[in-house]
Amino acid sequence: MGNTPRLIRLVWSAAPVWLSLSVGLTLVSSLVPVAQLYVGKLIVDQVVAILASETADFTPYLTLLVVAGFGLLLLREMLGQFNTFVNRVLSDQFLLHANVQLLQQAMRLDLAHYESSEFHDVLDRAQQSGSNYPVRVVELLSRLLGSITRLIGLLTLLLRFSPSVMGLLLVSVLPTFWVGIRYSSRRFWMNRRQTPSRRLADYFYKVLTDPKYVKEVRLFNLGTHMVEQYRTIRQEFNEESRRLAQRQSLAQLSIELLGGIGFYGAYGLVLWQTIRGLVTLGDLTLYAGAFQQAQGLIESILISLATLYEYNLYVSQYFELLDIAPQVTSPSRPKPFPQPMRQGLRFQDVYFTYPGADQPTLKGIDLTVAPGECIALVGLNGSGKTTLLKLLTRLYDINQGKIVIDNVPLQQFSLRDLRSQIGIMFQDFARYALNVQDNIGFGNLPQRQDIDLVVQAAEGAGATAVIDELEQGYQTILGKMFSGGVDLSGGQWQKIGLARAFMTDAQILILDEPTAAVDAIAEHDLFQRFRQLTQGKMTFLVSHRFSTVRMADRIVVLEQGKITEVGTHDQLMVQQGRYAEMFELQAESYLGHG
Ligand SMILES: Nc1ncnc2c1ncn2[C@@H]1O[C@H](COP(=O)(O)OP(=O)(O)OP(=O)(O)O)[C@@H](O)[C@H]1O
Repeated sequence: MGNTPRLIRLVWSAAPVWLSLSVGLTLVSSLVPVAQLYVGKLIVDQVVAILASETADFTPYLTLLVVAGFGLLLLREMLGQFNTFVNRVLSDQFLLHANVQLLQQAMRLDLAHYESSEFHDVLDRAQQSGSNYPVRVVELLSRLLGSITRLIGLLTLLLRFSPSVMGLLLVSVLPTFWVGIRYSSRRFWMNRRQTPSRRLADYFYKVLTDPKYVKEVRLFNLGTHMVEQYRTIRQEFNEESRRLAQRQSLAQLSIELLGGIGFYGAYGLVLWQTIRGLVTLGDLTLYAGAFQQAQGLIESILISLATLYEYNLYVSQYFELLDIAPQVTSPSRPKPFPQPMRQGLRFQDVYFTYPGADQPTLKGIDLTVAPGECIALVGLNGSGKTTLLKLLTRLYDINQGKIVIDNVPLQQFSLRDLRSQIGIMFQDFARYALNVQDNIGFGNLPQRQDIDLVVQAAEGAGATAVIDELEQGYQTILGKMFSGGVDLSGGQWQKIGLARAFMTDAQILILDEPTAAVDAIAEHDLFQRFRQLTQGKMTFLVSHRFSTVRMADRIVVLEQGKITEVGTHDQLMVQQGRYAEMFELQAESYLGHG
């Protein structure tokens, strides 16, 4: 139950007024049924008294009691409806708050988290739990509070009979509590155990319904196979759940019997007291009502406690995500990013190993880059080019060595400041299912409404011809996810992605395979404008196309995580090393020699 106070604080911060209203209403409305019972008893006693008298007629007192009963009924209905309304608003507001918290945390976490399957288990569980359980706990707590208040009222009435009645009451409901707790936690652990398989089933589900996979799933005939995999996993879950539910029902049935015995035992006791004239007939009706209600209430309180225990386990999964601390963080007192850079950037003996990997991906990287210089990174697949750029953007932090800008280590800048100084286009750039203006403007969020700037970036990336073809120009929704969306070809998308990188006035530009998907003419165009586009910017260019690589001031060759050659195109050709070998191979295949 340890998460309950924290959860209440969270609800309080989401909607303090609605929470107070809900608690107040619950307290008041739970006492009304107790008053109703008491009025009922007074009515019966009054009727018995009238029957024993000579007049045998409605007395003003009896009329008043009936009116009071009716008033209580109305009050109960009104309070009930108002409470339902308040709880609806409260849970909507809280759900939004809880989800925003989850998203904000997801945003703060490191890229490395997203590359670990354990993290995805935690995230999945938090999403499943976070979207439901915190609100359920709040509703349950409110119900619990109401039930306890009502029970206190009822017990006050019942104490008039005898303490043994109370004893019978407790004995008859405790087993229900025990069964509730036992099966709640079993269900929770079952669900938790199932997380990795459930994620696999969800993955098949996603592949079968995601437009990205539609083509391959059909052409390779993967559909039936994947549906079968999905069905098998889900069926196993259903089977496990059925077995648990069966055992729970049996246990529940046997303890219901106990409850019945408790009620009738106590009923017999009070009947005996009535016959002996120890209590009135009104008391007997009060007792029957109050005992049955109290029994139901205690049972429901205990079940609620068991459920609260279960829900708390789920809520703990939500907090488990919120409690993960990001490793890549801003310093508490960041240094301002140099404007402009003077000495430039330096990698000093940098080593980096991916979390969970046993070999370092980068080993002893030393490189100095002047402001405004354009560097091309060249190397075979997996040699570490993209990794180097991920370190520069602090998507990961290095394990050893230093990366400094104007002699200040990257970690001493705020993440926001550093990243706003880097314009970037990754190989696997994002394709937002939003309009063209947003797709480009996201490269510089504060200026994304400045259409002139967006058009300028599009021109730089050679994307204007693509956009001009679109019926609604910059307002056209891209992708097929939303109504009216238009999909683009791979190369066209790449031009949009490139335009996004050109949106900023950042001092550093990173282009990872900017022309991999564009046609030769577009690449040539870009080549013509490249100098002008990157003027004054420190630029990193990763490419397997040597026509693109030649645009750089210096070329850095990476092999198995180490820098093996650095120089201009001409210098490296003279050296006749790895670069010259790769360049000649590509040239040969183009020219058809060899
Ligand atoms: N997120 C990751 N977790 C673990 N290892 C990774 C991760 N990303 C890359 N690697 C490993 O690091 C090495 C370098 O990858 P990197 O993406 O930097 O290569 P690259 O030179 O950019 O390759 P390419 O030319 O194919 O883009 C590879 O061996 C790869 O397996």
